[in-house]
Amino acid sequence: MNAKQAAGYRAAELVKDGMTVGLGTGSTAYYAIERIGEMVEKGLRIRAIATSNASEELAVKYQIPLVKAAEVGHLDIAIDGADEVDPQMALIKGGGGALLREKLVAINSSRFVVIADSSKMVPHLGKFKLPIEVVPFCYEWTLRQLEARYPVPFEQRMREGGKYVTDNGNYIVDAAFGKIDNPAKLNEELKAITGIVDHGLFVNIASTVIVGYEDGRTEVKEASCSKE
Ligand SMILES: O=C[C@H](O)[C@H](O)[C@H](O)COP(=O)(O)O
Repeated sequence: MNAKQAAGYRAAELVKDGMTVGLGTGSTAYYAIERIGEMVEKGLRIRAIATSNASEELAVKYQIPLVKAAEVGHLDIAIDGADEVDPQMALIKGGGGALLREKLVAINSSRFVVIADSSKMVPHLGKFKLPIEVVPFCYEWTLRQLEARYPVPFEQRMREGGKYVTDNGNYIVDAAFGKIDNPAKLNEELKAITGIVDHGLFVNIASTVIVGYEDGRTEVKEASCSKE
């Protein structure tokens, strides 16, 4: 068992009969979805919402019943990966471009469980480039605003054959902050810029972090403060 699998499987144990569940995105969330799928096959009854088209496809493959937001008022639990986790459980997410749906699902869940291999645990956020989701309309103006405000490199995310487009039809700009001294302040500042839909900083949202290690061990950390 590898570190991501250990964290994913440990998180799946938190899913109980009757729960509504948010399914994250990425290579770590994959293992949680896989294990939840096995549990569903053995009779676990849950309803789930996926945070990306890729995770939705995975849920369908594992026959995990999916529902629309209109059908459920709130989620009991959401399980998702992260690109960086700091000691206060602030996160950078969005390496896979799913940050907007992930944040929506996370903040509408009673418990947001982050699963990460130990390499994701960092003393300060920012070495991983911060993904910022931007509307395509007048995109260049939004980028100009960012560049005027922060003296760090910004790079539009590309994919083979052109610009990267999120499941929501937006672009991603990756910002190389290097070290983010005050994630809460940057969170608010970025949210206030017109043209930015959302960004990958998750501050005061994680309830639990499950760290997976290469030897298969896991460590569970609980947040001391409440969610946003
Ligand atoms: O957009 C993608 C998500 O935020 C992922 O959860 C994050 O990038 C971590 O992915 P992985 O588990 O593949 O490292």
